[in-house]
Amino acid sequence: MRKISENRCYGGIQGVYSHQSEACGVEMTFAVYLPPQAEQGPVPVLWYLSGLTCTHENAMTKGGFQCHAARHGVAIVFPDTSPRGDGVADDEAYDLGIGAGFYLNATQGPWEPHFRMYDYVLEELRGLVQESFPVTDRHGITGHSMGGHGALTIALRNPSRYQSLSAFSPIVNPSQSDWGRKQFSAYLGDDEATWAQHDASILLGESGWHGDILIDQGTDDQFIDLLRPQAFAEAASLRRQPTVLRLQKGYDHSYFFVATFAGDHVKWHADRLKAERP
Ligand SMILES: N[C@@H](CCC(=O)N[C@@H](CSC=O)C(=O)NCC(=O)O)C(=O)O
Repeated sequence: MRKISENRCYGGIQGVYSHQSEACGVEMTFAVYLPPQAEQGPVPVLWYLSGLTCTHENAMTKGGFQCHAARHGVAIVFPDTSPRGDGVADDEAYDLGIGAGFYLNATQGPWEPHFRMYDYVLEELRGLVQESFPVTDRHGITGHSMGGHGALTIALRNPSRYQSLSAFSPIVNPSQSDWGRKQFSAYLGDDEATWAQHDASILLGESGWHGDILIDQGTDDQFIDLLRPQAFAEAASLRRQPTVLRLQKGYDHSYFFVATFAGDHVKWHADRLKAERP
C-alpha cells in the first residue's frame, strides 16, 4: 500500500492511498478517514460507495462526512467506483465502464478481466483496511445512487459482514431501469436470471435484512424515475422489513443533498456499530 496524502481533519486524519489490486488487476486508489478516537484504539468502519462518474474523491471532499465521523468515533472508507488505467475497457457513455463499475463482478468481455468491484469491496479492500488501520471488525455500509445500489446489494447478500445499512438516493431496482439494464446486459450478459443477485428490491423481497435500513431520497431528484424507490418500498412492505425511507422535500441528487443528511447516516451507523453485541 502506498500513501498518497494524509491531512489532519477534525482532529483525525484524512488519508488517500493506493495499492495493486488482485481483484481488479490494476492499481486502485482509495481514501480512509480515521477519527481522533482511533489514536486510543480500534474504531468501527463505515463504507461509503460512490455513484456514477465518481472517484474516491467526490464524497471525501463534498460529502462533509468527516466532522460527523470525528464526533461519533467511526472510520470511513471511500473506495473508487471502478478500475481505471492502461488496459481497462471503457465506453463513451458516462454510465458504463470507467466510473461505472456497478459493484459487481463482470462475466462478459471486454469487462471481465478488470471489472470486479464486488470482490474488491467485499473481500480485498476490506482485508487491506482491516490489516492496515486501527479498526474493529464491526462494519456498516452506505452509498449514493450507484453506490447506494452497491451498498444495499453487497450487504443484503452478505448480512454477516455488515452490522448496519443505509443509502442516499440509491438505484434500487436496476433490472427494471435504464440505470441497470444496459450495464447488466454488458457486464453480466443477457440472461436476466443472473441480474437478480444485483437488484436490491429483489434481494430484499427474497431474504430481508437482519437489521433496520435507512434510506434518504430527494423529492426533486432529477433521476428519481431511474432510481425506482417505489420498488424498494413495496418489497420492504411485503417483507415487513423495518425500513426508514425518508422522502426529503425539495432535495435533488447532488452532493448538497448527501452533505445535508450525512450526519444522520453516520449517527445511524455509529449507534448500531457501537451497540452491545447480541
Ligand atoms: N453526468 C451525468 C450524471 C452524473 C451524476 O450525477 N453522478 C452522480 C451520481 S449518479 C448515480 O450514480 C454523482 O455523484 N456525481 C459526482 C458529483 O460530484 O456530483 C449527467 O449529467 O447526467
